[in-house]
Amino acid sequence: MGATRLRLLEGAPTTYEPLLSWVEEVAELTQPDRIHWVDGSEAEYRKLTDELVAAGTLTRLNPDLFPNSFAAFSDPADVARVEEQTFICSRNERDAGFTNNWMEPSEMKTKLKGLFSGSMRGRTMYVIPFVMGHLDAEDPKFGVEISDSAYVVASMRIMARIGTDVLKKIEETNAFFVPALHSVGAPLEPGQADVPWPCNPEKWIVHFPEERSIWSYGSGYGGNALLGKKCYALRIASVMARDEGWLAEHMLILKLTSPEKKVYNVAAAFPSACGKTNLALLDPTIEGWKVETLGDDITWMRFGKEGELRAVNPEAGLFGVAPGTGWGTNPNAMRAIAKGNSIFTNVALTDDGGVWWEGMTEEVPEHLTDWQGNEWTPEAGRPAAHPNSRFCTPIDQIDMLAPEYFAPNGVEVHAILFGGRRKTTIPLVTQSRTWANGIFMGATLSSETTAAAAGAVGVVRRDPMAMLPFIGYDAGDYLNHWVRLSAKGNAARLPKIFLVNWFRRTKDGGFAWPGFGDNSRVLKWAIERIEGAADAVETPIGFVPTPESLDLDGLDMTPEQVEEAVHFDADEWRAEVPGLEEWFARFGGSLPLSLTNELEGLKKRLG
Ligand SMILES: Nc1nc2c(ncn2[C@@H]2O[C@H](COP(=O)(O)OP(=O)(O)OP(=O)(O)O)[C@@H](O)[C@H]2O)c(=O)[nH]1
Ligand SMILES: O=C([O-])CC(=O)C(=O)O
Ligand SMILES: [Mn+2]
Repeated sequence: MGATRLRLLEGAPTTYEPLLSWVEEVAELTQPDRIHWVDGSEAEYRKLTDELVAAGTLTRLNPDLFPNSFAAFSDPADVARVEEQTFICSRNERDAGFTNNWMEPSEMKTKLKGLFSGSMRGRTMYVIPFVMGHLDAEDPKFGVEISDSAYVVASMRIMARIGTDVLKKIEETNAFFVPALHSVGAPLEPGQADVPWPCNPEKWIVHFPEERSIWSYGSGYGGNALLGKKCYALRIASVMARDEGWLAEHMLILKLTSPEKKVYNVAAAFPSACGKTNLALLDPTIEGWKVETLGDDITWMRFGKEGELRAVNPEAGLFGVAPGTGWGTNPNAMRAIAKGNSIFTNVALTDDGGVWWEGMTEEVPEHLTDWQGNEWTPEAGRPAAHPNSRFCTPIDQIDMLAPEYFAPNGVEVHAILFGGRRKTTIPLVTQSRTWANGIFMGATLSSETTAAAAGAVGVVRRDPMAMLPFIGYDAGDYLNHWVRLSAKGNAARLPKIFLVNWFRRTKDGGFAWPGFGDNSRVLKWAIERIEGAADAVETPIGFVPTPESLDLDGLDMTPEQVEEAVHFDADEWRAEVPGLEEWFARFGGSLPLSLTNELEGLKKRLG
């Protein structure tokens, strides 16, 4: 270590110069009181969580109910991703595209340096080496997050592989790592008391795609602060994927085994809070079909040696939406959570030291402490848990985890579903006519906004491949990348593409389809379509099921009710076309020609 090295770096567990000099630079800028190099051990986790309990950030749950588990309550103004304050600072504005906020990189750096200057005063600066995907992958994707939040360290330990082994491998292989800098933006002056959830009203979630770096300021929450997740594994990784010839997608991935013991892996892209975790942990309601989980939020895909599309889940944990996750709807998630080792954020507390949220149990507790610390009874007239409250749980606690989750080369993908939350228009399931038509379905995906991002809820917006807030470059270039890359795959082995909608409503306003475990009936239909076994009606948008072609065994629905879920409505689709045209117009010249052709074809077929 050089003689001029900052005193704070004494005892650093590494001699890796690129890392040391970055850590030093950040320490000089942010002026923390001390530096802690995260080793990822259990002892360290115990110490950190003890400290967080003492600080009031975490509440230890009753170990008889949830062993080694904690609840955190955020600042009420720091409860979701902040898309308005999320930036892609490519050198040229054109490369950020119309779906991203952009600022000139050096201007942004100047602004951020001002904000980060002294931002860790009075705090510990944690250095978290992490890898997204497997440590023994052919080309492991490393990152180092620097954060002044111990809650972030504890959560990152659940969500990614972190610590000493990762650091060693970075050094040994002279590896590139994504520098991911995070500060809650709440320095402490000498003698100043801390608050349980420090954050700053001003928030900036910034990505420099050419440099492959991340700067996140002001928030301690989820996708804003756990930088391995959306910031790296989607926004920065999508840029790496463009340059290196693969795909970084907002998809779950599940392994489906038929009664004949044939295996099909299904990937599915749904926007935030639209059912990925639930589908990934699905308990089939049909005989003989088995689902195992591979991933619930992010899927990295590349073509294998035979031109087959292969997928891995780069994450190590679940950061799942709590409300709606219950023993009735998602018992597999509940079993994983019940094993403990979890951090809950913005859920309600039961009087016996457990957690509760809307939809967890059918019976509503008579008394709770709500996510803001207030007394709560069923008469309160407000939810007890925040709508975007989350459970953070190690993925290997899922009993139904597929063994292939641990395979560095992943699994072959046989089907891709695109889905959104639409009250009308989009049938339960539609098989695309062709691969290009399937990409069109993804490119025009639409969904009502949810509580997963700050802002209005329930507004329909286009969300290409469920990646609208996560594409790290120009959205037209992104769609072109899909088109060009897939042309390199083995055409016969390309996955079949389907559009799904679990959220269609009946005239009475209820869900037209029971969803959850019964979505296995849709998976079965999709597989039978691939095998040429199930019937379908050809419509202008693709193939939809005949009511008889869906396995409805044991389902309490009349044929009319099924029809309401699966039917194609020409009038609704004609009304959809202007929105599609408007959407495509926003791409300017960067939209792939094949997609323009798809829209023209659809218009012709609709008449
Ligand atoms: N009606 C209905 N609701 C569903 C279904 N699947 C999921 N949901 C609800 O949708 C909400 C979000 O579901 P998740 O599975 O957590 O969504 P996600 O896509 O994993 O969300 P992120 O983690 O934010 O990306 C929860 O409240 C679920 O209960 C379904 O099939 N039908
Ligand atoms: O990123 C987050 O905060 C949570 C999440 O998974 C999403 O919004 O899709
Ligand atoms: Mn999820």
